[in-house]
Amino acid sequence: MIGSFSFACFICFSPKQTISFALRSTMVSFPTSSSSSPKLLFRQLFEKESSTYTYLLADFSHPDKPALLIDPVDKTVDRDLRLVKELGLKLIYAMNTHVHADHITGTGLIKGKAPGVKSVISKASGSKADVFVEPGDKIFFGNLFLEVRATPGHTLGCVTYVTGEGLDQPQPRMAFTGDALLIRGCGRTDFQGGSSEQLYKSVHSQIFTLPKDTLLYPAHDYKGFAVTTVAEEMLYNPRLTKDEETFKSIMENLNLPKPKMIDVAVPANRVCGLQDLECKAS
Ligand SMILES: N[C@@H](CCC(=O)N[C@@H](CSS)C(=O)NCC(=O)O)C(=O)O
Repeated sequence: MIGSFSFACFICFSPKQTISFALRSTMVSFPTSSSSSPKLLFRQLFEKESSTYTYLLADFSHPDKPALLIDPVDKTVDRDLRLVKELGLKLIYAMNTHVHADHITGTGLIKGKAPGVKSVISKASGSKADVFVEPGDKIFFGNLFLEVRATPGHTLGCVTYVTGEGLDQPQPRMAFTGDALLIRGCGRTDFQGGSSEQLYKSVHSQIFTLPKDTLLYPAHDYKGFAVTTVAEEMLYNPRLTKDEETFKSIMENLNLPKPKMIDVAVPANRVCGLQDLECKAS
């Protein structure tokens, strides 16, 4: 099991000549000359009890340093907000990829501790939030943006957030896949409106069609991995490389125990993690 940690990078991108180096398993490009192009600040953060990854992204070259958190966990909200403060960022969104069944989201707590932050979830999730996103929507933070792609199957309302396309956006692209695609795996499809058929189709049409070098960041990892790519998963994912019928049979025979917190987490996460309080708009 990995302990709580974060690792980080700045990703600069511009049409100018770039140099590359390896950061763990991630290739990151830096321009060789200074530039006023948007600069992505990126942190991958870990919550060890549920093996959940939270992601912090910010436009560090914008005067306000606007930032967002993807899939924050209630237990690590104070750590995450401390980091946001230390880095001088202005947190504007606390987003979920879906209604989690194994932990309580930190979005409600964040709204209480950092007024002005807006919670975000897909409209299809049927949950409360300040902002409801749909496939094709763009979520701007400064001059950077995330695109919303529908990746149902683990739950009906699962979405993947993908960094924008274009020379003024991070290269390679990055996709935050929630529980749709895990590294060498995928989310289970046996509860919360899950469907192996939907998962297979949505991953193949919405994730595997991204450029092959797109970096894939899941909401969980149970084996010590941090990041993968479209190319890697299309070659080595032991479930999603199979034909659809074999995939369905694999998913029907996973026989995983129910997540320990499911009965508490799902109702709480439908109201931003605050089961007894309204998730009020700011
Ligand atoms: N043991 C954990 C739950 C583990 C689990 O079911 N993980 C989910 C994602 S969180 S709902 C999953 O989809 N796993 C797929 C797999 O192949 O492991 C707990 O009790 O919380």
